[in-house]
Amino acid sequence: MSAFPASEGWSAWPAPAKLNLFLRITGRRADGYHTLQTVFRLLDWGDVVHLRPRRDGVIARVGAGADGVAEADDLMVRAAEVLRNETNCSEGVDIGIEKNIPMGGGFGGGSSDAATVLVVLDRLWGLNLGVDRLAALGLQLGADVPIFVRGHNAWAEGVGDLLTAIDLPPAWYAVASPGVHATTAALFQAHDLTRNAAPAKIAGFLSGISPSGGVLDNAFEPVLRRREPAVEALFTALASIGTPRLTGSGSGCFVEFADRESAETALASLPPGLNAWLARGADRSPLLDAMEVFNAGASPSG
Ligand SMILES: C[C@@](CO)(OP(=O)(O)O)[C@H](O)COP(=O)(O)OP(=O)(O)OC[C@H]1O[C@@H](n2ccc(N)nc2=O)[C@H](O)[C@@H]1O
Ligand SMILES: Nc1ncnc2c1ncn2[C@@H]1O[C@H](COP(=O)(O)OP(=O)(O)O)[C@@H](O)[C@H]1O
Repeated sequence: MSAFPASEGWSAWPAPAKLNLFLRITGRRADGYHTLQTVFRLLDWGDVVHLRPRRDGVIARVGAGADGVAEADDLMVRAAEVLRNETNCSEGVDIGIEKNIPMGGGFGGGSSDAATVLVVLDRLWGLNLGVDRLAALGLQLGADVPIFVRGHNAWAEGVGDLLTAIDLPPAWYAVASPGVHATTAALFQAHDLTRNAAPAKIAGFLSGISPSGGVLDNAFEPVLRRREPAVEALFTALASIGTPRLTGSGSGCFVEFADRESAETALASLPPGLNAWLARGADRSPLLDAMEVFNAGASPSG
C-alpha cells in the first residue's frame, strides 16, 4: 500500500527529470552567477510528489524525504513557504516524496520537486497566481525551477531563466549515473571551467548541428571527467553505444537514440553493474498532463 494513500487525503503528482542536451557558459555577471545557453529536455521519468492540504496553516514534510536533506532545507518545503509568504494565505500542507532521481546528478530533481509543489499548491490552495508569477517565485529557489514550472522543452539563456519553448523530435535515452554527487556551486567556481564560449545560435541547434560540430558540448564535461575517475569510466563505457554527454553540472550522463528499441538494445549491451536505465524524452512535462486531468475534474490517485 502507498505510504500516502488517497483514502487519507493524499494526491500524487509527477516531478519529471530533465537533461541538458548541451550547455555552454558565455560569461559571468557581477553577482557571480553565470550566463549560459542550454537546451532543456524534459523526461517522462522522475520523482513523485505527494500532497495533502491542511487547514491549520502548518507546512510539514511527512516520511523520509530526500537522503540527507533536512526538512527546513527541502526545496519542496521552501517552495510551499515561498508561496504562502507571497500570498499571505493561511493554508498548510503535508508533503511527501518518492525519490527516484539521483541527487546531484544534473537531472534537476530538487528543482522539479519544488516546481511541482508550486504549480499544484497554486491550484489546491486556490491562489491562481498563474505561470509567470510561479516561475518568478521558482527562480528564487533555484535557476532550474522555472523550466519545470512552465513544463515545455526549452532553449534557455540568461542564468537559465530566459526560456524559449521549442519542439524536440521524439527521442529515447540511455541515462546513467556514476554515483558521484556533483555540487553545482563548486563546479561553477572551477578554475578550469570555460566561461567565455561564443554564444550559439538557436537556429543552429534546431537545424541539428552534430555533436562533433562542437555545438552540443557541455562546459562541465572536461572539468568533471578530469576530477572524477568514476565519470571518466562511465564516459568510456557509454562510448561503446553512442556519443555520451553530460547533463547539467553532472554527474549524470546520457546517450540519445531515435527509438525505444535501439535504446533498449544498446542498454542491454552495456557491462553489468553499470547504473544505467531507459527514459523517454517527453514532448511536454507530465505535470502539465496531470494538471489537465485534475482540472477536468478527476484527481490523480494517491
Ligand atoms: C547547471 C544547471 C543547468 O541546468 O543545472 P544542475 O546541474 O544543477 O541540474 C543549472 O544552471 C543550475 O541550476 P540550479 O541547480 O537550480 O542551481 P542554483 O541552486 O540556482 O545555483 C547553485 C549555485 O550555482 C551557481 N550558479 C548557478 C546558476 C548559474 N547560472 N550560475 C551560477 O553561477 C551559483 O553559485 C549558485 O549559488
Ligand atoms: N527535494 C529535494 N530533492 C533533492 N535535493 C534537494 C531537495 N531539496 C533540497 N535539495 C538539495 O539540492 C541539491 C541538488 O539536488 P538535485 O536538484 O537533485 O541535483 P542537481 O542540481 O544536480 O540537478 C541536493 O544535493 C540537496 O542538498
